Amino acid sequence: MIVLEARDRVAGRNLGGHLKNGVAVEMGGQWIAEGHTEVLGLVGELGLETFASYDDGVPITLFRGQVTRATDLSQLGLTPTAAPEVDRMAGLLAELAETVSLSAPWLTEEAATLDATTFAEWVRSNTTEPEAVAYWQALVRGVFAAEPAELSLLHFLFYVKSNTSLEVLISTTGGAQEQRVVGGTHQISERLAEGLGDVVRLGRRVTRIVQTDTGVHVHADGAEVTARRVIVTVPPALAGRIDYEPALPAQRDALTQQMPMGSVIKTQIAYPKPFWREAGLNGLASNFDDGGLSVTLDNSPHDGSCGVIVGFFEGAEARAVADLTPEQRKDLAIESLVTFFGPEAADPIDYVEQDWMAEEFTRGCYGGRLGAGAWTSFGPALAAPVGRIHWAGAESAEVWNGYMEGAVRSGQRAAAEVLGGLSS
Ligand SMILES: Cc1cc2nc3c(=O)[nH]c(=O)nc-3n(C[C@H](O)[C@H](O)[C@H](O)COP(=O)(O)OP(=O)(O)OC[C@H]3O[C@@H](n4cnc5c(N)ncnc54)[C@H](O)[C@@H]3O)c2cc1C
Repeated sequence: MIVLEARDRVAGRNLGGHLKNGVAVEMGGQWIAEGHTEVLGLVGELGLETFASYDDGVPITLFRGQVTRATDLSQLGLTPTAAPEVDRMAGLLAELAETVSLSAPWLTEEAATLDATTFAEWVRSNTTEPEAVAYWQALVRGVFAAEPAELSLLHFLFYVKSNTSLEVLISTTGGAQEQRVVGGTHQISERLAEGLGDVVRLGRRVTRIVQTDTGVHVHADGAEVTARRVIVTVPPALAGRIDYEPALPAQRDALTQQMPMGSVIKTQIAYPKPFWREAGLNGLASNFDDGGLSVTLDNSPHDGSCGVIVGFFEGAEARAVADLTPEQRKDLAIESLVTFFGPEAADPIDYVEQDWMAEEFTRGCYGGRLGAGAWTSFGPALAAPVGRIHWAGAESAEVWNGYMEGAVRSGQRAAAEVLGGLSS
């Protein structure tokens, strides 16, 4: 086996970083849920440790310029009119999500209707309450780094079911943001790569894959590899930039043109201490308005040596601020934090950011999504092998799609396909 990696590092979307004071901060994927059993298994095997994300206190929301402090965790600071409306809609979505086939979403009962509808259309036809509309917009930005019109209802429902439930997706304790790895998740890939030795070849961008009757030739920058099978582990948007001979079947080729990546600039803003905790806040701020950071969480290190807020520019806002300078984005991020947490937020000791849209070998995150009509037209090509080419990566996972856990499980699935193919 040979691993060809385009970058001069491993870990892909799980990039590690540091503040000036030496504290490790995750610039890419970071949180692990209790159900992420394969990732947790690797963490243990590789001698890494996890710790609980900070989650004491209550969250806040910003809606029409007004900051509201939640009275309890479940309502996120929604007003008495909006809270039951959001609950009602969440119930409808949970019922619909139950109907989705994870192994073949295009075969879901009512797939054609669910896929023809954008999530924005579904929201519009299910409520007229402005705060509820704003809530769902904020949720889609936070989960998909996209706008509600940019994904189909079927994709939303598939993702909810794949990741257990809406509640799991948005929760810290008991949810997808529950745990972190001491020192950062990139160490999982680094330690795996160390164990593999010179099997992992860095700086080898794959440009062309040629299949013959007997094998497959993989052309990369500075390397050419002949193998019996190949697993392509990049998201469809990147897989479509590789040349194939013979050309990919039409449905697979079209899929790579239909699954854009989300839009995110991730920021980490550090303070001498996590001052928001003293005010009874858990650091979760959800922005229901347009402009500025769309969501923040407490991302302080486990040793409590300083306070860190992680904040995300997401969806349309990420694309809008991508043209600004880092200094201008820093000002915007701080402005958001002052609005959320008060004047103490005005004087951070450090600011670091990562624009994932500008990364040649990622081109956006958190992952790829499917817009209206795409699951039913192109979905069958997402994971189906093409001759000797197998597809893996978080986007191709049935369970925990979009997450590190989904990436690992998709790798196991593709490896089993290859082993099956080699022995037949
Ligand atoms: C800001 C951010 C926050 C996130 N938060 C979380 C989180 O909290 N929890 C979670 O579980 N997940 C999170 N994710 C998602 C998680 O990082 C991904 O699901 C996971 O890393 C996907 O792994 P992958 O192997 O499928 O793809 P990738 O990590 O993208 O790996 C693909 C690899 O292929 C390489 N490559 C690209 N093109 C080529 C080429 N032509 N030739 C050779 N190599 C190539 C890339 O350099 C990369 O190393 C987040 C992602 C980001 C960016």
